[in-house]
Amino acid sequence: MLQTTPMDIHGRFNFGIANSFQRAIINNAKTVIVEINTSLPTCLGGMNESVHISDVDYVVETDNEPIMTMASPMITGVDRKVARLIVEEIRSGACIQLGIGSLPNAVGAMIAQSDLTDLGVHTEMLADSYLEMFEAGKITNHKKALDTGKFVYTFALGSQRLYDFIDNNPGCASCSVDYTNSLRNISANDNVISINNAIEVDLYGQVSSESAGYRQITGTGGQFDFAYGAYHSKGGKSFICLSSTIIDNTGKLQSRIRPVFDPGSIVTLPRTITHYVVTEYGRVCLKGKSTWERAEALISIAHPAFRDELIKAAEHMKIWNKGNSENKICTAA
Ligand SMILES: CC(=O)SCCNC(=O)CCNC(=O)[C@H](O)C(C)(C)COP(=O)(O)OP(=O)(O)OC[C@H]1O[C@@H](n2cnc3c(N)ncnc32)[C@H](O)[C@@H]1OP(=O)(O)O
Repeated sequence: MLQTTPMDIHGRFNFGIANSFQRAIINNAKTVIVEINTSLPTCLGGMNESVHISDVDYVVETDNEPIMTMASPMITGVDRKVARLIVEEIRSGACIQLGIGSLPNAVGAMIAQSDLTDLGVHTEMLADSYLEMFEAGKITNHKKALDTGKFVYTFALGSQRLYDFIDNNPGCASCSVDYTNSLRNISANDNVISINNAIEVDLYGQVSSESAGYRQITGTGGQFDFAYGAYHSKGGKSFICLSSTIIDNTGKLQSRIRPVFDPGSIVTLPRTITHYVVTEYGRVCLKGKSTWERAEALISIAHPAFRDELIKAAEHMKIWNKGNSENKICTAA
């Protein structure tokens, strides 16, 4: 059973803000029921953004509840420091993907106030920060090689203002997730910039973004797809961002850059595709670095209170050698 807009004059029901895997569900369902909601925007395609009445078994009319909105996450001072380090690396004409969380949002707000121009959008989630960048004149989508002139997304989550923007907007293309998240499509655009949050990063450069030990926090989402896609894009860069520390549930300060993950922590990005990692203490590029160079780079952006113990751990792990030097660890914040 799927929520859709009322049927249009061509006999099609539009999926509104969530295209994602609706077509795949229909292809596999024994019975297809559409629940009409007149509050849904009509999100033009794209690809697979609607179902024809010939594929529908039942139509249900309901009270047309307002659709779910999500307030933009609060941007902190740490978010701003991290965002500044990322925005410095973006060039005009880049194609942007922002992940979920407050840090990617801070990047959007900073881009809106930057000198960048002619940016493009190919993303999984469309959020209010894209609207902010568009209204500031930063997004034209003209430099994209694929879907030139269009915002490409698979679902939108944000304010009613965002939903009004995408409603019947031919400049926006709603596509199923197998299109937006395909490696080939992401990397078809040059200069892809992918910005996503993480829970923790280990000294090998592996990124964990889904669980903390056995505590499941979230899902994989499009993080792997976009980080890998950016890696394959000519001029592309992927950024994993996180605050250097977190206060745990006992009130203790913990480093989010750790020697190794706790058992149960899920590796979202293998070290082979982790490109840039950014905290409020700096930005490091891990691409092409050796194991001990990665450890050194990551320790250089850890919170200063944890650097000594991270160096000791790296020595124990045999990824700290004569080439590494405490003197090279700089404090950027
Ligand atoms: C929809 C899409 O897929 S867009 C494409 C990208 N997709 C992804 O990146 C998917 C995976 N990523 C995510 O879901 C998010 O980016 C996250 C969860 C990693 C970060 O999002 P944020 O909103 O910044 O998370 P936040 O800092 O509030 O942390 C979320 C929870 O994890 C906990 N947490 C974060 N880091 C740690 C840590 N190192 N140890 C223990 N717990 C932690 C926080 O305490 C918080 O717990 P709470 O929900 O009980 O308050």
